[in-house]
Amino acid sequence: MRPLWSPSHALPDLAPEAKGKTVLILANPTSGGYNPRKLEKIQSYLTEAGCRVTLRLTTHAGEIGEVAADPRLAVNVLAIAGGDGSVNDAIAGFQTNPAAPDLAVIPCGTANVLAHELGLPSRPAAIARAILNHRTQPLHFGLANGHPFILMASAGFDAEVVHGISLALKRKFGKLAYVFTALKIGMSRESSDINVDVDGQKFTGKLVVATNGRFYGGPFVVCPDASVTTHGLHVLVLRKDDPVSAVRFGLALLMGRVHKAKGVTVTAFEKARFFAKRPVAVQIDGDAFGTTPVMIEAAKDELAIVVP
Ligand SMILES: Nc1ncnc2c1ncn2[C@@H]1O[C@H](COP(=O)(O)OP(=O)(O)OP(=O)(O)O)[C@@H](O)[C@H]1O
Repeated sequence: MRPLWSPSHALPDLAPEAKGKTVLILANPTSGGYNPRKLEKIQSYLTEAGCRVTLRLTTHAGEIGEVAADPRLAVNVLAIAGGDGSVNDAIAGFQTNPAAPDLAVIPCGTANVLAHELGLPSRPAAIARAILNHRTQPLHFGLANGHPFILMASAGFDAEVVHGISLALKRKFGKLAYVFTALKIGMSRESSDINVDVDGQKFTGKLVVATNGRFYGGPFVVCPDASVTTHGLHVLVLRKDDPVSAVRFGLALLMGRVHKAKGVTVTAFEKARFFAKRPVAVQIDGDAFGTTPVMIEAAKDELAIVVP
């Protein structure tokens, strides 16, 4: 039977080095946008172009970090098929791997903020083309208590939502699950003052976000000056989180203007400490990360990430 699609002739103008390239596609089958058919297509495109490709599905949380940390991981490209949490796992693993390969991302998560940051394609042919062309950019990241984050580390209401969201709700409703959980938690929470010591300056706010990139929660710009491909972090301090302010900041976020909203300060930094009188929830890259105090700094190292 004739296949419905064929990788042949679909990827012209490839660099000759594409042939013989080794690629491990490591996929998180529990991520929100997991799509086996898409991964098979990418694998076929790459194989057709002469790459040696392995497609492997994780069986447990933490496996991506274990694979990325393994110095015997002898591939040219580790392609993570998952969301930002899965990519975070890979970067954490790379920290202890002296021979880390280049990283590629096949966006399959719920929010895929990194994909927005880097303008990554979502169509299988375009993803395969990027891996074959193998153009990379430096991926800079932050460290929270020494643990890498690619997008942001925050303390306050958004982290409480991340701590409170159930996986079942997230899988059922995707991004809407965050809205439901925020409404539920918002009814009964007690907010705290969070102190920020940032490169010698002091701020106090109700929600503090250290961001490595421009976007937050998907395609929403919170820091137009930031980029994951340049060194350095920015901290947004939101002074209030009462219901009226929360709605005001929420609308500003949707319009990409939160950095200009009244009651918000944005400061570029290298090193900051978030602390509070009582422990406040912290999240990094959309996953729970304990409570304050937390030390945030821009990592000195960088990784190579495949871009279109
Ligand atoms: N086989 C597995 N079983 C359970 N958890 C896994 C498995 N493989 C990976 N994980 C974990 O799932 C977590 C969340 O996955 P991921 O970030 O890919 O998806 P998501 O939550 O839908 O996306 P996003 O981070 O964009 O919201 C990751 O932190 C990872 O450690």
